[in-house]
Amino acid sequence: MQYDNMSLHTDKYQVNMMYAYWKHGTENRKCVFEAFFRKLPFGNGFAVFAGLERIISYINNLRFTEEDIAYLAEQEENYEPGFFDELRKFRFSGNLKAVREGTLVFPNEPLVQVEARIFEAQLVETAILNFINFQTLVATKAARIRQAAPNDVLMEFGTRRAQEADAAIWGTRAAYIGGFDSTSNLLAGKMFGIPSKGTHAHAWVQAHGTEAESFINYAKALPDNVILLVDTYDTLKSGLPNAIKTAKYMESVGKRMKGIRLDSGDLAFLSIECRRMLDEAGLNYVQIVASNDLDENKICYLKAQGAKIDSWGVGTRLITCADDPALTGIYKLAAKEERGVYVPTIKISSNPEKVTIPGYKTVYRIIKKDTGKTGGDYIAMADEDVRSLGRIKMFDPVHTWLYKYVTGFEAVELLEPIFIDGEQVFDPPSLKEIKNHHKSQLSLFWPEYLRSLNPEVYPVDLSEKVWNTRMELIKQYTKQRN
Ligand SMILES: Nc1ncnc2c1ncn2[C@@H]1O[C@H](COP(=O)(O)OP(=O)(O)OP(=O)(O)O)[C@@H](O)[C@H]1O
Ligand SMILES: O=P(O)(O)OC[C@H]1O[C@H](OP(=O)(O)OP(=O)(O)O)[C@H](O)[C@@H]1O
Ligand SMILES: O=C(O)c1cccnc1
Repeated sequence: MQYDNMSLHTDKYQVNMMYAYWKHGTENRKCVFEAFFRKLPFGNGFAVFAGLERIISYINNLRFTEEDIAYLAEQEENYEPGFFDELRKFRFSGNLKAVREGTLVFPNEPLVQVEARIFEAQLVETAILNFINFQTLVATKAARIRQAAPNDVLMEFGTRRAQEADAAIWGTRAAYIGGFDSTSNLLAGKMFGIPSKGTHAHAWVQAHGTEAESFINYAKALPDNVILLVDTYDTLKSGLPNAIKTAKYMESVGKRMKGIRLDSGDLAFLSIECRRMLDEAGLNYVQIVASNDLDENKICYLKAQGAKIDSWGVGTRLITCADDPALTGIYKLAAKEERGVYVPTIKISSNPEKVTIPGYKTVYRIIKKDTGKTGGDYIAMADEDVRSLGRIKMFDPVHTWLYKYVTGFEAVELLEPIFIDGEQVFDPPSLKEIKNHHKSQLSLFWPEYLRSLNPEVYPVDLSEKVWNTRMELIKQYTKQRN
């Protein structure tokens, strides 16, 4: 849902820190935070960024009401009245950059960057991560399912199994971005302009004296949209013969039945048999829809068995991302203002992969002009002028001896300004445009990075300046420690 006021949709520790900054008079210190993830979900080679639309609405509506303030006063006796006056004045006044929704994104690159007073930048962490982690995860899952069925119809059926209403609504939007064609959820359809599609439930058949009667009644009621669920009693002996009779009746009144739906049993065997029987009855235009706990693996496997399925209804395993249910995106302090300039900050970890990439950065997609394909992503400091360089050195940040020089490229900056000084400057594209943007992104990548199983690791490299800054800070902190 869209809530007007989500200012308390944050972890209490954020407000504790805001209070402590205010108490020490450091709340106006500027800083740069970046949201990114370290590990791709589902063993996929890429993720599909989603969640920006909700971030925009959240930031635009950030206000502390008197009710919110009264609640905070109840929750923490240390908070002083002066802090509440500060919250009454609270507006997001910083800069926010983000990657466009639908863009293919990779580990360690900044997806959302907040440059603001620490007081503001700290508050928004939780909600930003909440939105992008879930929506990016579902969009990525949807892209995997789309890859398994590139030319078929994909219908999102997940609402009843989703982790409550928000997940159903925003998850559906993400699924649409990642490649689904429609949703069964009418509210999501209405809110976002996603085509809404549906068949009927077993209850419709059970509620009638006979299956045949239920099919005819349905066909009479919705003659232009008849997809009959044929597995309530016996798919091949009862459901399909009754569906064929219904289709013949419809032909006699000048209509065409759209399809049948299979929801249990061996979907490969049943779809092949149903296709044969439908074709023999002269009903080759009747399509076959399948559902029942499907995901990209089952769809691939069914196709390998020669299943004759035109359209896939996918619910539970898409909306809950059942095989990898959380993207563990994080939000880290990259730089802080000291005497009017930004100095890079680092988070050291005993696990080398978890050492953050310090500095006020940006990220470019390096597209080779000769092939039109991307050669990798390049994380540089925000003040590096990568576009005007004729040649860049791209090296693997883990295996630094692996490097290449790239020439003849276009450097496309992935982070775009969304808010400047608290004002929204980004005109959000329509959902259709986002979906098309996602499709055009796919064509930028060599197939080895896109395959669902054991993809090649896409290079996300650091500029020498970023690399040197990181090494310098690691040295500094290890010296301090010893
Ligand atoms: N040919 C097939 N190959 C692999 N998996 C299949 C095939 N056909 C169906 N499945 C999957 O097998 C699982 C079991 O389906 P089945 O309908 O037998 O059990 P069920 O879901 O318990 O049935 P019901 O819906 O009647 O309770 C489902 O996840 C379905 O997607
Ligand atoms: O299997 P999923 O991918 O989660 O897709 C959604 C499921 O929801 C419905 O089943 P349900 O048993 O809830 O209702 P029904 O009587 O309409 O089949 C539908 O028939 C699908 O099987
Ligand atoms: O329209 C359908 O067939 C449908 C919708 C939601 C869940 N399962 C099936």
